[in-house]
Amino acid sequence: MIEIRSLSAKLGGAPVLHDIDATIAPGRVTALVGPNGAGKSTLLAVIGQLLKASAGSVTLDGADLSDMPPPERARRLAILRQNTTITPRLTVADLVGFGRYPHSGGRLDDADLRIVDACLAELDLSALAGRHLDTISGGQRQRALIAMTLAQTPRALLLDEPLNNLDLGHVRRVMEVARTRARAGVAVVVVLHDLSIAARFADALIALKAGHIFAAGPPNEVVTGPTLSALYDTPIEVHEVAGSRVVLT
Ligand SMILES: Nc1ncnc2c1ncn2[C@@H]1O[C@H](COP(=O)(O)OP(=O)(O)OP(=O)(O)O)[C@@H](O)[C@H]1O
Repeated sequence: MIEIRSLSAKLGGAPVLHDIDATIAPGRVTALVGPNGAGKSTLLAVIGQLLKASAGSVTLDGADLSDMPPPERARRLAILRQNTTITPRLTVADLVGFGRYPHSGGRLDDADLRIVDACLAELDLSALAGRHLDTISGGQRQRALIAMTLAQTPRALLLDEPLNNLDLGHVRRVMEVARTRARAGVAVVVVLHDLSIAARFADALIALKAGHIFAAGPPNEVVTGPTLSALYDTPIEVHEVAGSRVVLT
């Protein structure tokens, strides 16, 4: 469980997150949504200790993440950032193998290799395992980065816009993998812009606006026309189609 208490953060000296309180339960996929500049990436970065909070705390399973030695933190928490730069001469399998580094210290044993293979298969990358990263497509690279975070076998999985560049089939696959990890007891947080996908695959949403929590709750409470129209300052309709909420702008 991730517990965020009275959390504030600044970027370039300017306040970006204001007094955030949230609990992210294991077993569920939590979607972090909201307009551009709302603070979603900043919140993930603060949870992942890539950015220091100016006030407040973040704990994972009761342990303060800011006090945790980085190697231990890397065994417990994995984060996929937006616009990650990677060395192009790595193979897909090498990259995913890096996810095991906090556990293996760089020497992958048979158990590590089995995890790498399973993560490659989950992201439909087995056939590309030996390919260099500069010889695959943008969406395939994005899937390789996601597979690397899965290979970390974390207790908390933070994915910042993981669906960028993905086709519809792989959007579904990534969200189903997120759900499978959550059901296995991982606290999963996914930054999403597609509210229909969030409504369909997430168990809970946290909506940020201008660095504050604007709304939080299950899809049937947050994914509504009035809430989303106020969140994005634009008229938004929500319709129920085949049991799913579909968001129309
Ligand atoms: N390096 C920086 N220095 C100062 N301000 C920054 C910096 N990076 C981002 N910001 C500002 O911090 C705020 C939050 O940005 P953040 O990237 O967390 O938003 P976001 O909700 O993830 O947006 P998006 O949907 O566009 O990815 C924005 O107002 C942004 O302009």
